[in-house]
Amino acid sequence: MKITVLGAGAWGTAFGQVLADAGNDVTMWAREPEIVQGIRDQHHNAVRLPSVKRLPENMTATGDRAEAVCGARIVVVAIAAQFARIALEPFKDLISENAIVVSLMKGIERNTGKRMDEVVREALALPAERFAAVSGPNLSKEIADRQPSATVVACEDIDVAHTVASACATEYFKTFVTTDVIGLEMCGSLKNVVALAVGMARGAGYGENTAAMIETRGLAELTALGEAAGANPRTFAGLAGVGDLIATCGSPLSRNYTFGSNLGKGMSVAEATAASSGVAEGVPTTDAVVALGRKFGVPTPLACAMSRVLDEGIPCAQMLAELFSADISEE
Ligand SMILES: NC(=O)C1=CN([C@@H]2O[C@H](COP(=O)(O)OP(=O)(O)OC[C@H]3O[C@@H](n4cnc5c(N)ncnc54)[C@H](OP(=O)(O)O)[C@@H]3O)[C@@H](O)[C@H]2O)C=CC1
Ligand SMILES: O=C(CO)COP(=O)(O)O
Repeated sequence: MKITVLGAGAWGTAFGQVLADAGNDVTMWAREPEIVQGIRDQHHNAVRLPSVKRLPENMTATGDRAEAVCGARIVVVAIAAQFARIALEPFKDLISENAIVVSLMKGIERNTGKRMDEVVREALALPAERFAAVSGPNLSKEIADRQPSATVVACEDIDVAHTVASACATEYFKTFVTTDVIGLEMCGSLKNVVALAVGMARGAGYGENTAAMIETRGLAELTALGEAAGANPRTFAGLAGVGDLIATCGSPLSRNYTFGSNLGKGMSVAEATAASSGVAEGVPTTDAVVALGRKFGVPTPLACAMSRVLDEGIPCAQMLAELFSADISEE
């Protein structure tokens, strides 16, 4: 089937290759003519995914919105989360009314506190049964190398989740399904804040114990916030939760981890932003998580501490100290 991917960033392009490997005809939409021309004519995305020397033959690209989505049964959105709403609005009347829209994005919209399922559905006036989210331990470069990996597809309609999961299943890319859209969205977005903190601790020179402490407390924080938002707590123990936390917090391939690591080594936020190879979604999402915590009455010490790092420049030792209150409490 024809599947269109909006956004030819690192993950959009790697996921496009997964879809092509699964036998679909894939059209990438990108705004830069250089990227469009590279994918269409040379089967290469030199800007965002240079490690793949030749993308599959059944993968092409266009910069024309109407041409991109015409006839697409599935439209995948892989745009930096803070720009998803504005980028999607021009597609509202172009996407077929039977098409399923799938989000790969992991972030919370900063000025509204909305998850990407909410943003995408609002921007495209989409009913719940036509929206799916894909999230898991999916570092794009490893999947572009076709290393064995797995992900989770969430849709309120489990049959639609199965349709999407079948469309992107390959020998190296295993897919699972769930109806817990909120849980999947919260896992993917909030683990980026944890990865910033772990990266910062690593960059500052701390070892395994410190990393494990931040990851475990971070998991407790994102599970509590997710549950308050309506998620199934079991989702947080799965691939999209603890699985993604392990991958993202343990790899320099993660932009969030690397951003944090650069802060830990002494870079300013502006310097770490300039050094980043792609969007570090945890940066704008951190304040949104703090606001969600306030809204739901859930303590978010990790997000609050990272917010002070990003907004006030507090050092790593202070960030770590702020994870815990002075009192001893039950775990
Ligand atoms: N990389 C990874 O390993 C994974 C990433 N994700 C998530 O997927 C999403 C995309 O990530 P990824 O592809 O890696 O990010 P990149 O930083 O590589 O690319 C970001 C994409 O967003 C596009 N974009 C930014 N602003 C706009 C705009 N105003 N209008 C249209 N397009 C815009 C960029 O286009 P342009 O090139 O023109 O700037 C680019 O295609 C993120 O939410 C990320 O968290 C999820 C799983 C894995
Ligand atoms: O979400 C990811 C892996 O699952 C990618 O993480 P980064 O966005 O930090 O690179």
